[in-house]
Amino acid sequence: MLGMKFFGCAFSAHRNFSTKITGKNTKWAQGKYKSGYKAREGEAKNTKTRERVQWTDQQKQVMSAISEGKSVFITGSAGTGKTILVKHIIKQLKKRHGPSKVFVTAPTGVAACTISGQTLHSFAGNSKNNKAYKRWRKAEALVLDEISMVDAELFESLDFIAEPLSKSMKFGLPPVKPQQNSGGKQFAFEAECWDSSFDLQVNLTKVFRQSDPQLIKLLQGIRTGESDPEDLNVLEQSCSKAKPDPTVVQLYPRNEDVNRVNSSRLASLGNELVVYTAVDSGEDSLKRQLEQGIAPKEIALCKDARVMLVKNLNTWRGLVNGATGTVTGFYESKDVGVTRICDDGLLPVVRFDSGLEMTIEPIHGLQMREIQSLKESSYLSYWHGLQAFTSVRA
Ligand SMILES: Nc1ncnc2c1ncn2[C@@H]1O[C@H](COP(=O)(O)OP(=O)(O)OP(=O)(O)O)[C@@H](O)[C@H]1O
Repeated sequence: MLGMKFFGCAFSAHRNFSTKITGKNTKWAQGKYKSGYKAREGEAKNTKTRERVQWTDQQKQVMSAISEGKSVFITGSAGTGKTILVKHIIKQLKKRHGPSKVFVTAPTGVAACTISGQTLHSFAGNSKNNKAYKRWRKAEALVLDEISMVDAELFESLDFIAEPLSKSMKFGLPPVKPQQNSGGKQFAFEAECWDSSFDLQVNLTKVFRQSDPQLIKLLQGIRTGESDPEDLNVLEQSCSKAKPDPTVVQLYPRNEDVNRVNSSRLASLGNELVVYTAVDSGEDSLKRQLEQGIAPKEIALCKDARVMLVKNLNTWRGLVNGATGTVTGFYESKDVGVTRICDDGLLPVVRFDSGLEMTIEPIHGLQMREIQSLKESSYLSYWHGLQAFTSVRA
């Protein structure tokens, strides 16, 4: 980003790549990483497994650049270790600067949740707002994940904001609108300031997740939009010819399609619908995040509807995010609070595929949508209409 270097590092995938970005201001970074960090470069803890990871030379190169205060863009195909590297770097950055000076962002709420961050707009501000200005001033490092979802115009705005950062400066970000291009440019990678924004761009090449070379080649071809017809043929041959099991989850790329399929399947059940409407409370910024999250504002359920939990309720009992089940009926709740989310005062009873049957109560928890205990999933579609449970917030 021109002179600003506000973006410390950037992990990314591009168009067909996915992106992650993490940043550090060169000016601020210089000299700050000299001790401690480098000594641990070659051997870092995998936060998930608590096992030691032997970083590749490329991963070490990224860590080293970050430690020198460089802005870095990281990309790479599936399973090349982008996420684990980003998480490690975030940890190191927070250790170095303190958690309040490292901002971890992603263009959408769902993507932000994945990295325990915030949306890019909630960090950068979408209006002329003093709080956003203070965040920019305070930031020592900015991590932007899934940069492929950021368009050229937005990227250029970020560059514009970050570059001068003068005290009197006013700024506001445009909304994320991938269809609106900056001079016909669609992706951040096409922004004029792209190359000058990063001191280092790394394409991680060692794939850890898959070992079958043909599968790796196939996945990489799909990612870059340059699939080898022979690979696609293999994929085609691998498709099952059997009639699809209607209870199997179906994936759709757009919410629009999911909603269409869900509605038609729900209608085909012919049972009376019970509607739940979310009640959100709390800070406005958090409420705005809810609008972008996976929990819908409204959900309709009926007996026999297939549903899915979208939040861990009780891991010990297998009630985890993704657990599926079927609505077997509704329980008339004595809790008057339930009428806030459902006029009929009914709570759904669900038999999970594990056999466990239970009433789903509204859940209260920070940053979650008060529900409505159930909600429609954004990307999954099920037999009989896909509904998913969601959690709730007080
Ligand atoms: N240097 C390494 N040594 C051993 N395992 C590694 C290393 N780097 C990453 N891995 C492992 O490879 C797997 C894939 O890593 P990761 O999820 O970070 O990839 P990714 O590039 O983010 O994938 P995707 O783009 O699909 O999200 C993980 O199990 C991770 O622990």
